Amino acid sequence: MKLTVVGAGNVGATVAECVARMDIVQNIALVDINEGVAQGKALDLMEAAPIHGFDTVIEGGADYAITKGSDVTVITAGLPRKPGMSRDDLLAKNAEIVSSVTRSVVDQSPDTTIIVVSNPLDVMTYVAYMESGFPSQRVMGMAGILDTARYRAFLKMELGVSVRDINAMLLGGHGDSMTPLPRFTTVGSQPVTDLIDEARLDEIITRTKKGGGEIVGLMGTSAWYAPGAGAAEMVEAIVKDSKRVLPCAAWVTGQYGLEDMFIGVPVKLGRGGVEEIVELDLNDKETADMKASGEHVREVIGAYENLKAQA
Ligand SMILES: NC(=O)c1ccc[n+]([C@@H]2O[C@H](COP(=O)([O-])OP(=O)(O)OC[C@H]3O[C@@H](n4cnc5c(N)ncnc54)[C@H](O)[C@@H]3O)[C@@H](O)[C@H]2O)c1
Ligand SMILES: O=C(O)C[C@H](O)C(=O)O
Repeated sequence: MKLTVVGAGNVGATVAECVARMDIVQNIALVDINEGVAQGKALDLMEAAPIHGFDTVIEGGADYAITKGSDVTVITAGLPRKPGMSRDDLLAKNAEIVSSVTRSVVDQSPDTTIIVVSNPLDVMTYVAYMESGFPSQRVMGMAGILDTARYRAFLKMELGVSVRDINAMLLGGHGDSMTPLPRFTTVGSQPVTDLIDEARLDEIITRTKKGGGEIVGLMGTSAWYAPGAGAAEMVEAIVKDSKRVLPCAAWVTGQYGLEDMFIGVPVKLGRGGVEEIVELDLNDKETADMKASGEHVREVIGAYENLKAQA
């Protein structure tokens, strides 16, 4: 199996490192317009292999020829936001970048499965889908795993239990309109709502929704360890055909009352990509939150379509 990671910046290099350390693919191609950075990070990773004990071969460069025949491709190319910006402020520049890299990826690897990470996530996944002409099962976005991981990390900090025993699900777009689901959150099989009172749980959910911005405020740029690990978890599920059920941005065709967009939903991930969208039985409040999130994604798709029409 072969993985391509486009964008050798903070997130891209972390995805490559996480997947290399899993030792689940024979080759990783790391591509960036900055050729030296791609080559240097690939070489640095190869030099880490004897310490970590992986046999994956990592090659870096700017020429898409090195990506030929990839089974899975992670797109992280694009600008990260700075303090004071929203993810949607990245739309114009990142849409240009994601469109062009998608075309280059598809030229070399017509059978690849694409995982988009670039922001604004749900709409960049839409851009990659439109540019690739791929079936929707082979295009998806990474955000729900990150948002759920943040929620689980904050619950661990609150309750002092292992993250391994915290199960959670979160739906919706990757932004302040995301929809964490306390009703579907358990800690060692106990409902979280029995362990944390409503007011405190609301604070944890608000922190989760603003989790990306919290890191941007601290560092002046956005997160990479948890996002990189999130994308690597999706690569692993596809490469191993493990049928994990994970929250990912997937193309909806009426599920949750939404259609013709990518938005965060639970999906079964395997060698076929998004093999199934899992439909949870939401209550009225959860359904309304999901609808509002879908409306926001639709607005940003509209802004993208306007930009395209003006170009
Ligand atoms: N989905 C998520 O949950 C999530 C999480 C974190 C970051 N992100 C997004 O991921 C993107 C990357 O973030 P980062 O922190 O790695 O940024 P970064 O600046 O560290 O890396 C981006 C890389 O993209 C490269 N690049 C730019 N244009 C390119 C092109 N046309 N072809 C190939 N490479 C190109 C740059 O040279 C740079 O190395 C941002 O858009 C960020 O908002 C998304
Ligand atoms: O917050 C950002 O801009 C990056 C990413 O979407 C995140 O949630 O960390």
